[in-house]
Amino acid sequence: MSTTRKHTALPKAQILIEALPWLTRHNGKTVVIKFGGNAMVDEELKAAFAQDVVFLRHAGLDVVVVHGGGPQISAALDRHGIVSEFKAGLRVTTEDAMDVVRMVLAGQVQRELVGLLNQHGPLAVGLTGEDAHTITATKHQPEIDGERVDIGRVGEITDIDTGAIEALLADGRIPVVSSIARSEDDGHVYNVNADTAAAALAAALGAETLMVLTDVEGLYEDWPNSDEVISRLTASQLEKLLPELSSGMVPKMEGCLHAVRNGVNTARVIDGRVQHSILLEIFTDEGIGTMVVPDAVTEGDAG
Ligand SMILES: Nc1ncnc2c1ncn2[C@@H]1O[C@H](COP(=O)(O)OP(=O)(O)O)[C@@H](O)[C@H]1O
Ligand SMILES: CC(=O)N[C@@H](CCC(=O)OP(=O)(O)O)C(=O)O
Repeated sequence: MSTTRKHTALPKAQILIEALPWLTRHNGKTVVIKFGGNAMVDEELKAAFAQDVVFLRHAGLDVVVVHGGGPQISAALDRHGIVSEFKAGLRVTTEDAMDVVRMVLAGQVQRELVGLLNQHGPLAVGLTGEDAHTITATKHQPEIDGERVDIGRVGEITDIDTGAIEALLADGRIPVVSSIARSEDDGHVYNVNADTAAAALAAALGAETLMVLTDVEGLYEDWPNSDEVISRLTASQLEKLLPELSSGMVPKMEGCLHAVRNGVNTARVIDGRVQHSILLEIFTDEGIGTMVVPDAVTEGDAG
């Protein structure tokens, strides 16, 4: 009986031991994980996301979660009868809309993720960029067709203070950050795209990895005509591609470029609809999605 039991358990031991080189490589490193609103499609996926994050924490990584909530904000604005539109990939955010954005991100989405993570122990602490000056911004005025456009209370990040996040990490916690910034100019707050916030935090923290979970397999080479995913590209290759990208991919890939140009070893866009995509990406050979690496890195250095 006991011999059979040992035998049947062997594949499990093999799976665990397969992760050893990755555990060694990532131990003590910081990973920033951005969980996009579009990837939060069902309860099971959200619970699996929380399990993966807690697993990484227990595997010795410092994990910071930055979350989005675009679809959830749009639904709440609808309910409040506030019309919203996107310009240059960013939500035009009036003062009234800003109240709703803050309520949904900090009061709803962040609370839900913190709750899911804390089912596994006293780990997650939620904050927004307002807390302890974590994210400071000034008014962002994107250029559209050569002209500066006013899109309301949308912020451009001017400063990151990693103090609060680092203190939480040192205390063994998992910071869960909502992409709202304090204003450098007035007493109000700004709406910041969550990909941009995650990338800025990853760079400021000197993270090893930025991982962006979304609702597609990665960066498609010729979207929407084909579903061929670009599995790996350098910062320079990505820079050339940027002008051709559209909609939600723009802040994501700009964020990945910013991260790898500012000390982050790899920035990855992966499919958040795949259960346990984070573990697949970090601990196995079967890396999924798109990986961006700095220019100097040659094949085999990152991963
Ligand atoms: N080249 C591309 N490859 C993949 N997706 C793309 C591309 N260009 C645009 N997209 C769009 O970007 C979307 C992801 O961005 P977004 O909707 O902002 O997601 P999230 O809520 O995860 O931030 C995809 O669902 C797809 O519609
Ligand atoms: C300025 C701006 O566009 N902010 C975003 C913030 C949330 C976000 O980025 O959510 P996803 O990651 O789910 O897209 C918004 O209002 O939708």
